[in-house]
Amino acid sequence: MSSIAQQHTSSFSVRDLELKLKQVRLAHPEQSLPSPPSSDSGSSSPKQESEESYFLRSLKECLAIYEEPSRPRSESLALLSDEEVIMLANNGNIATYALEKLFGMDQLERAVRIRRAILSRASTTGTLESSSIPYENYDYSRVLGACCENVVGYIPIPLGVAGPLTVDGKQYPIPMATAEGTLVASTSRGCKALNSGGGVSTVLVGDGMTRGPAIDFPSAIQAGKAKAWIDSAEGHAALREAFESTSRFAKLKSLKTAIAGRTLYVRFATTTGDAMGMNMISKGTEKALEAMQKRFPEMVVLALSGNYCTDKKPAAINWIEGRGKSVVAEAVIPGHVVKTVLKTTVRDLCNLNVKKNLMGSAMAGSIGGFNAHAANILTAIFLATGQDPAQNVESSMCMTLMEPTGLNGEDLLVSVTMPCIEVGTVGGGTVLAPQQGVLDMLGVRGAHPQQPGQNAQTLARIIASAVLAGELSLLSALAAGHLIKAHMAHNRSQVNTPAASVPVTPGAGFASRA
Ligand SMILES: CC(C)(COP(=O)([O-])OP(=O)([O-])OC[C@H]1O[C@@H](n2cnc3c(N)ncnc32)[C@H](O)[C@@H]1OP(=O)([O-])[O-])[C@@H](O)C(=O)NCCC(=O)NCCSC(=O)C[C@@](C)(O)CC(=O)[O-]
Ligand SMILES: NC(=O)C1=CN([C@@H]2O[C@H](COP(=O)(O)OP(=O)(O)OC[C@H]3O[C@@H](n4cnc5c(N)ncnc54)[C@H](OP(=O)(O)O)[C@@H]3O)[C@@H](O)[C@H]2O)C=CC1
Repeated sequence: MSSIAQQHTSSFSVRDLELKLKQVRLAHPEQSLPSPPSSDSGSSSPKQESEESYFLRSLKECLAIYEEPSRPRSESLALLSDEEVIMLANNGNIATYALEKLFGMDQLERAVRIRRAILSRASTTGTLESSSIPYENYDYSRVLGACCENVVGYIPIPLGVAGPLTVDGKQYPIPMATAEGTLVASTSRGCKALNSGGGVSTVLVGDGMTRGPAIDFPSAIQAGKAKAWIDSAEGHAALREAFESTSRFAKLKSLKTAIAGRTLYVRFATTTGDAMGMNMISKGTEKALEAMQKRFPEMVVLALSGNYCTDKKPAAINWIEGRGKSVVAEAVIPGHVVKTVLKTTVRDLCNLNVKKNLMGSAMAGSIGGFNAHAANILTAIFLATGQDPAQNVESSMCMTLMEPTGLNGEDLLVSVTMPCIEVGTVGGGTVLAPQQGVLDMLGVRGAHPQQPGQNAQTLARIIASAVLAGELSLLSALAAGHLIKAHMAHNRSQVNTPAASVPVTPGAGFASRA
């Protein structure tokens, strides 16, 4: 037996051996294998070593099979048992993260199973192998090279549906993936109130994804010359030509320049069809900078992203200029519906909106946070529809406005203004089958056949409208003092709150949980 195999077996318990035998049986059901020693035979005995060596080929033999030059690696790996592949990985012959690439498309689930085993055995904490994290029956071909590396399974999140909600005259279910009980109920109540007033009207006031590289020049004078060139018609045209050569859909809209010392920042803004567009715009920006470099050989591109974009971070530039889709959603709710469905009054709602969403957020020094919980609704829809969840940072920026309208001001005029909804129906997590199922529910999956960009824009309009529903319902619950009652009913698990989570009062043992 090789030294590696000996190293392995010397620390095996009988339980390990039983587990291994089970795995080998699963990998080779056609072979008849011996039973492991019984669990009462003690641990780490010489007998175990001989049993182990009986069903595991030696490292040398496995390497010879794996490295056989006349066969593709995927075929060689198919000849090895899971345990033998694990042995090769543990010996450093196979990178654990490269398993899918080596196994090939028809053994993707096996790659995930083996990775779980390798990581479990290396772990000093929990084990993945026997964990409740699911991994079977998932289409890993859509993940590979697109959505995730070093995959060990997937995390299911409950998916609820609020609504339907009437948006621009059409009814949509509102899909929400969330673990916060009350969100779907609350949004549904908002939808009911909105529908009774005829639904939501939306206006798309901007569409442009942005990327803002940082470029150094030897002096501020040289940086200034480059800025002037970009701002000129000639410079703009040269950058546009280079940029647009990289994509059929990304079209350059504007270039905003700014200087700090000798560093130049350029904010490229482009339409990106039905894609959210960050890969597309980054690819185009790189090409445009290559063209610029030819004219300004002294310039140094410090980073394709110089945070002047600004992606996945709070920033006033997004709030002011917009990023992705900029949408306003508006509705009128009859006063009697405010009373019967929302259990409050137009006056109380308007007053609370000013004092909380506008003044309270101003007191807190907020940028773009003039709302109650836009992030709740937006993030739940992002997760359900395969959006990049980190972009909820800027996408959730929102100002909620309420004022009395109609005869004697008895009805409510309500709107949300959301300048940065960054969504796509093509690319990123939208390629995954369950997320595509959700996009299908909304009728916006993939590329719009006639007008590229329209599917993504419709999704942004739906999201803003759903945020409007969420804002109405939470504000109403707060105005009526119903918040905690609702969360105790919908948002506190009766099953899993462990007794051990009872807080300890210093010096007094466990506090009682009355
Ligand atoms: C991709 C790398 C790591 C390659 O980097 P590399 O140096 O070419 O990789 P390598 O092949 O030399 O391998 C080095 C190590 O990387 C790891 N590694 C390498 N490949 C894999 C793999 N397939 N699966 C798992 N791990 C991998 C692995 O640890 C490996 O070590 P080893 O184990 O081989 O000794 C590198 O180019 C990189 O880190 N790029 C940055 C990508 C990134 O961080 N993207 C974030 C998304 S961008 C965004 O969302 C926000 C943004 C950008 O807009 C924010 C802003 O404005 O700044
Ligand atoms: N690179 C980065 O810095 C960042 C990347 N990301 C990640 O980027 C990914 C999303 O990038 P994104 O550019 O949206 O998607 P993709 O990288 O998937 O690009 C979209 C692709 O779809 C093609 N396409 C086909 N039909 C259409 C259509 N109707 N509209 C638009 N494109 C179409 C495009 O064609 P064509 O080739 O002609 O353009 C392009 O090849 C996400 O995974 C996200 O997490 C997030 C933040 C930053």
